[in-house]
Amino acid sequence: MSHGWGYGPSNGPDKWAESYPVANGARQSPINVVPKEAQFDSSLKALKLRYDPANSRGILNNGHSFQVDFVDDTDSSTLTGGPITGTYRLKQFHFHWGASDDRGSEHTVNGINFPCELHLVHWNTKYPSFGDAADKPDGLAVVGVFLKIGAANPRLQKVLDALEAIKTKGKQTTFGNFDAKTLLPGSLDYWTYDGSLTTPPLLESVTWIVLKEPISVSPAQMAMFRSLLFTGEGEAACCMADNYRPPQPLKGRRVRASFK
Ligand SMILES: O=C1NC(=O)[C@@H](c2ccccc2)S1
Ligand SMILES: [Zn+2]
Repeated sequence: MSHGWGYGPSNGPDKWAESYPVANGARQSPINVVPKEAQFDSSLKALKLRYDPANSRGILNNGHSFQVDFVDDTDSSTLTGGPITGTYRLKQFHFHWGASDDRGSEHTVNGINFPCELHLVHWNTKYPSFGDAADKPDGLAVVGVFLKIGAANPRLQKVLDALEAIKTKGKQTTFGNFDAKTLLPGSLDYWTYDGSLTTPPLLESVTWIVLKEPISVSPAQMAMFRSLLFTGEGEAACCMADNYRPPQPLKGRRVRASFK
C-alpha cells in the first residue's frame, strides 16, 4: 500500500497482505465462533480481572478507533487465570463498530455480527514491555466483549461522553479514574483460541478470550461512536465506522470453551 492501512476500499483488510504478508498466516484473527464446535475444557480456569481505576490515564482518537490508555508500570491492573499462565497487564481498551447495527464486531458467533466489539488489551509481564511482548506467541491476551443493541449502558456512557473532545485523528484528552471492570458483563464465561492482532502489523501474538455474554448499547449510543472521524482536523471529514476486520480462516485451530 502506498499509503497507511485503514478500512477503505484502497487500504482495507483485503489489501493488508500486500504490506503485511502474515495476514495470510496460520493464526489470524478474528474468527467466526461456532459454539457447538467449541470444546469444553474443564482445565480452563476462571478469568481474574483486577483493574485499578487510578490507572486510567487518557483517551485518544488514533485514526482507526479510539482507545483508553492505562498506566502499566506496576501490576495494579491485571488479567490472570483463564487460559493464560502468569500475569498480563492492562494496556488499553478500544472498540470496533459498524456504520449500521447489522455489522461492526470482529468476531462473529454462528456467523452473526454484533454492532460493536470491545477489546481489552493486556501484555505478558514475562516481557519488559508491551512492545517487547507484542511479537511473542504468548505476548498478548485480548478480552473481547460483544455489544448488543438494547437499553442504554450507563457505564459505557462515561466513555462516550469523552468523545466530543477527541473527534479528529490525533486528538486526546485526560480520562482518569475509570474502572474498566464496569464494562464487563455479569458472566465471564468465554471462548479462547490462539490468534493475532486484528489490525496491522497483524502479529500472531494474541491469546483471545471472547466473552459469551454481551453488554448492552443503545442505538443513540451507537450514533455517538459514529460521530468520530477517521480524519484529522482540517481534512475532508470521513466518519469513523466499519473499522473491523472480517473473520479469518480457522486453519485447523481449536476453539475451547470455559463453560458447558
Ligand atoms: O484486538 C486487537 N484490536 C486491535 O485493534 C489490534 C491492536 C493493535 C495494536 C495495539 C492494540 C491492539 S489487536
Ligand atoms: Zn481491537
